[in-house]
Parts: sequence; structure tokens; C-alpha cells
Amino acid sequence: MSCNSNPTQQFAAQTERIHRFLDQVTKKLIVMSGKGGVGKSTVAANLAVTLSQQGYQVGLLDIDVHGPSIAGLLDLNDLPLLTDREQIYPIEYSPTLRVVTIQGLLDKPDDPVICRGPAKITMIRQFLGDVDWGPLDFLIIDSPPGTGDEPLTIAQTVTGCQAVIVTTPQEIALADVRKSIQFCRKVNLPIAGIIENMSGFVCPSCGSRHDIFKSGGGEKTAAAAGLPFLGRLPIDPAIVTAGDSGKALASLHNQTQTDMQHLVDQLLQQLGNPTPTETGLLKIAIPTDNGKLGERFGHSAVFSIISAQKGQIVQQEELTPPPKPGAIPGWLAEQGCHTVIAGGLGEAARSKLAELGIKVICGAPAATPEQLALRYLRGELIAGTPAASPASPASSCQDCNHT
Ligand SMILES: Nc1ncnc2c1ncn2[C@@H]1O[C@H](COP(=O)(O)OP(=O)(O)OP(=O)(O)O)[C@@H](O)[C@H]1O
Repeated sequence: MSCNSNPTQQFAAQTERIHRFLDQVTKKLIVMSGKGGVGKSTVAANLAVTLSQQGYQVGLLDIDVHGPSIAGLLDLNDLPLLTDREQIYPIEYSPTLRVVTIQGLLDKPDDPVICRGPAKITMIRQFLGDVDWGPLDFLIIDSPPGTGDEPLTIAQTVTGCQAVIVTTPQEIALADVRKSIQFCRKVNLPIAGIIENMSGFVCPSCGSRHDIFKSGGGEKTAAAAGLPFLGRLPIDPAIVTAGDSGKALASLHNQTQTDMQHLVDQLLQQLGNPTPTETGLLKIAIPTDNGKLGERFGHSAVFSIISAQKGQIVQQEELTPPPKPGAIPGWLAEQGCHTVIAGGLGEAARSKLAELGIKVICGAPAATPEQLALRYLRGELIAGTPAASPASPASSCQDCNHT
């Protein structure tokens, strides 16, 4: 943060930074719920992953100060957020999804954040003013349940934000949704739509549907309020298993995943089907030995250079690097590579690649270059540090997170 002489100037400077950073974001969505535990974070995380896998550039911000769950849902608990005096650097979940959560600033994942209203507002404004997301198609903000300081701060600070309200079908949850709708109307926060989660249970053995908490209440509430209904997700034990193990729903192949896709399609339609920002080719370099990941980066006789766009591989070439091991990072930069996926990597190579702005994922498993690139594009291999950022010291392999 900059050093201005008085709090009013500091506040104005922070507001200016918030607008500057968020002006680069096309659609801003806050995911809200009237009640706790209805699956708001699950929906927020999976909206973000699904949109990012469709080629949109997405940022996911968890402002649930007291109960942040996004890091756990996406298996980012062990990755700290890198900061310097000026900025917070998002964690790169995949080439199209960056994540910021307060969990990333805690020394221990189970540490509580103890603070009241004004401190919370300051913390959220700081998150908004200290993160330069760069150009994004979507910023998805996961807020705590209710109509307290967090959604109010977003409504008052994030120009152009729209709400997505998550509910479950029980009357007690629907009553709280009606409060959320009133809240949004009072603070001029447009509502993009309502989602009904835990809507019926589809038996995994016989496929028949059981409406444990009734269903259809979300749709009726949306209709009564004249709001779009975006769709429903069933109660699915696979959601719990996926969330507990840090996997996105997109990694599942079941009816729930299809329902999630339907929900995203409805949301996109409500938002006018925005076109994903045109991004250049992403080039991924992988040392290769006999068609699989080569163990030694510096002595690899072949590198697979994989070009990808909008989450898809568009070209794959096998190239021979210069025979001098120390020359490989510079050669990869000449090839236009952005990311290296490797097994092991020496400190000197890591530093050199970081200096050249090339991201590094090390400790990857022995698979084909194509499989590894696809896993990286899906967010299943996560860079431990934004190597190109000025805040990131060259770090060791233990910082990487692998699945
Ligand atoms: N459709 C579903 N089927 C089964 N379990 C679900 C479903 N949606 C969410 N859950 C589970 O319910 C629990 C609560 O979900 P989640 O944390 O997303 O709720 P939340 O509304 O964000 O909670 P909080 O109020 O604490 O912020 C998690 O264990 C999650 O896996």
C-alpha cells in the first residue's frame, strides 16, 4: 500500500486502485446465500472451474473471512499467497484460473481470523486494492452467508457486480433467500439468477430421484421475484468426496457435472454470452524420454513443446535443445515457452527460468507430455509459485503441489 499522509487520502488512493484493477474485469459476480451451508462455496468454486475450462479467464476471490473454504475445495491449502509491500499475487490454479483466498495468508490452515465489522471491511478492500488480476472475463467472489459487511462492502465497492444467489429447497432457506433478494434490491446489486442446490437425491444404484428436502422452491421463489432461475444441483455424495479431496466437479463424469454445465450455460445466457478474451497461444515445454516425462531437465535430449489455446492442445512438436545444459532455459525462452513441466529441476535452472518469466511445475508424474499438458490445463498440476512475479524467490521443488 502506498504511504499517503492521512486516512482519507489513503482511502481515496485505495479506491482508485480498486477501480483500476477491476476495470480490467468484464463480469463480476458475487455468490451469496441467505443461509450457511447451502453449498455456496461449492457452487462458486465449480462455476469458476467450469468457466475457466471453457476458455474464459477467471479470477476467484474468497472473502469469507471467518470460514474460507475455497482453498480446501481446490486443494490449495498448502500454497501460501505471495505478497510484497505493494501487491498480493493470486495462486495460479490453471492457466485460465487464478485464486485469492484469505486462507493463503494464514500461518496455519486452522488458524481463525478474529475481527469485527470495520476490520473486515478494511481487509476486503485491501484484497480488492492489492490484487492486480490483469484482464479477466469473470471475477467470482465467494462471500459468507447472510447480508452482512462482506456482501455490503462488495456491493458498495465493486462497480458492475451482479449477485448469484444459492439456496436449498427447504422453506427456512427460501425465507432467507427472500431477505437476500431484498438486500440486493436495497443496495442496487443486480441479481443474475438463483440456483437451487441439494435439490433432490438421485440414487446412484437405481437412478430414481428422491426429493428429500422437496424441490422446486428455488425456481418458485425466482419466479415470484421476477428473477432468472439458473438451475439445480442434486444432493450427490460425489460432491462431498470431490470437495473434501480438493477436486472440481468437472473432474467427475456424472449427472451432477451435466447439471453444473447446464447451470453455467444458463448463467452465460443471462450475461449475454460474453466472448472469451482472445489470448495468445500458451506454450508448455516438457523434457521427454521415450514418449514420457524425462527425469532430468538439464540433460534431456528432447523437449515436447505443446501449444494450447482456450484449454485445448492445438500443436505438439518434439525439439532438440542445445547440447549445453545451462543453455536450455534461454533456448526455451527463444521458443516462446511460458511454462515448464518437469520431474526434477536444479536450483540454477529454476532461478534462470524464473528470471526469464517462465513458470515451473516440478515433481510431475511419469506420464506422456500430452497427458501432463492436459492435466495442467485442467488445473490438476499447480505451479507452486508465480515464477515471474517479483515477489517470488526461486524456490525448491517442495513448494509445488501435485496430484
Ligand atoms: N449438491 C450437494 N450434494 C452433496 N453435498 C453438497 C452439495 N453441495 C454442497 N455440499 C456439501 O455441503 C457442505 C457445505 O458446502 P459449502 O461449504 O459449499 O457451503 P457454504 O454455503 O459455502 O457454507 P458456508 O455457509 O460455511 O460458507 C460441503 O461439505 C459440501 O461438499
